[in-house]
Amino acid sequence: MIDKANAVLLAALVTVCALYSAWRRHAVKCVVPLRGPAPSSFLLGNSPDLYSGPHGLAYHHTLAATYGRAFKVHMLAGEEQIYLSDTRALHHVLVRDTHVFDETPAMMSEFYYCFGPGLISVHGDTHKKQRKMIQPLFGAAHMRVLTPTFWDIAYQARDVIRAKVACASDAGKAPSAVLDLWKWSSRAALEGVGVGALGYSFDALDDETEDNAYMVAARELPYTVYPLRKFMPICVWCMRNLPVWLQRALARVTPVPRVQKVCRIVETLQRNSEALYAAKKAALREGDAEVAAQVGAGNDVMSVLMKANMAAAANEKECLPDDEVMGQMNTLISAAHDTTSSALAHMIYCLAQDLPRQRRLREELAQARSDTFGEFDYHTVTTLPFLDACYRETLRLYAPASFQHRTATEAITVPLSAPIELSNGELISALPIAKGQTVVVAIEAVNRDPAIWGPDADTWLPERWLTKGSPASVQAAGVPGAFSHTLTFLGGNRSCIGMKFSEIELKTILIALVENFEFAPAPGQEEVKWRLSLVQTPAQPGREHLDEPELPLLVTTMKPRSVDALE
Ligand code: HEM
Repeated sequence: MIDKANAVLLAALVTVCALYSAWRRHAVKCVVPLRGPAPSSFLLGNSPDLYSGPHGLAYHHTLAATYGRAFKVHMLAGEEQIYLSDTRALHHVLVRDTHVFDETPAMMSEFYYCFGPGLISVHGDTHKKQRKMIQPLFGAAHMRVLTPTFWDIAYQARDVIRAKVACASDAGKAPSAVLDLWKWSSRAALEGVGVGALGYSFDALDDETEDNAYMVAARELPYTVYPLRKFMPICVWCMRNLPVWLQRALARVTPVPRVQKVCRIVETLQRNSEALYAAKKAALREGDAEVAAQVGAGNDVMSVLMKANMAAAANEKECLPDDEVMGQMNTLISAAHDTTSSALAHMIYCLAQDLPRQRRLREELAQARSDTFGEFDYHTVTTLPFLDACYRETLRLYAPASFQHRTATEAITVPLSAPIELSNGELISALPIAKGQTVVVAIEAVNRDPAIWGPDADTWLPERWLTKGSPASVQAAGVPGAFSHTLTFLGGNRSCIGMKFSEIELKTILIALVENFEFAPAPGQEEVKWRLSLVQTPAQPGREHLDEPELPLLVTTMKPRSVDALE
């Protein structure tokens, strides 16, 4: 065992070595003189601005508008990355040349440290094998089975909000109150992934129950870990060069409160996932009746995966080891929770800003209720046209994850859709990328490119999805994305596996809320700032520096229009 003083000394030494080594080994430069912003910090390059919570989003928008679809940005210790929104080049990065472009070592290390060997933190054959086993569980057939589960969660969200509004309203007046809709979006999203993916209830929509440690850890991880990203190369160096026991010991004694907090969160997630995994395994051994008695009635993704895995136990090629199955639990909580919270909060926020469209959506739902005489099934949830238009438009304009990274494992040249001008005035129509160079996949820049989406690309306009067929510019762009010509769920072999899951979850919750409440800006708190984090999160002006997001909105309970809206 090392004592605390020595460990701190060792941590300082390792940091210096890591920085020096990063400087020497990781300072990858662009092959050609790309244009781009000057570094804002000698040591950190542009990363303080690129990762800034309060002004990061605006900075990204300005960069894309100023430097076009391929330019360089400076990172820690002189590294140069390529910021890319050219769709032809991105097709190569995400789809065609995936044997060259891998997840960046920095992200993989972060994910591996936090979640273990789940889908998001493994690569190569392990990733292929995991994806083959897990993908079918997120397909339309299984989402049909899970639709009633999502309705339960949607109604729980409706009930808790209704109770909160009633409690805060003045007697004799219409039930109306200012509520923090981030809190309820985040809790509904957590309960969705808990019950639908893990077969576990966080009791996140039960306001009477005290928050349990598992729920708090899942909620706090994304925004606690994000500000550390600009120092990620140091962590990568440690992960590559030090044994795991020393990494853990160093992390625990690093005198940075945020690092300490991340350690505690990760330990809590791991402890609880292990207990949940053990309980599920025991239930599976007991047989179907025991599984059906659990939360989610055995329909949740993990139960189905574990059952298939146990059945395939004899065949090593078809079966995942325990640590990889367990790795999926933390991966799913994290990948699903913050992204879905951000999307749901943004959808409610957009509707609150636009009462006419909110009313139009409510009309569509009322009409559909009277046409279908009851609860909407999977087909209805996925095909209501205006609901679908609002969903697509929100995810286009406000992609929860604004950008991702890929790193070239060998030197490669990718073609560009249109020539770009280098800083020396030369034009190039193919972009050389150095071995080890990281590409910033500029999701938001593609989703908002005026050359693709038109001059109103920055406007929330659900109607753009109601016309038959996409505009010629959208078709011609060839966006290599899995969802509606956007990069919101990325594309290729590492695109989001939970795309359909999030669609059903988000739409059912939105239906239950819009049928029962009117949302409007909160008086005196009309302005909301959206910040950059692992996903976009809302804050009140002047409070952007606070970790915890907040979205105050005025919520008015509507008189029920039909028996169905009452359930
Ligand atoms: C609006 C909601 C969501 C958005 C915008 C979103 C977006 C994304 C993006 C951009 C990626 C690629 C990450 C990368 O390459 O590093 C991704 C991957 C992933 N997502 Fe989602 N996601 C959402 C919801 C969900 C849900 C609900 C689940 C599961 C229940 C999920 C599970 C995953 C997993 C497991 C991966 C890793 C896939 C792989 O590496 O093969 N996501 N997601």
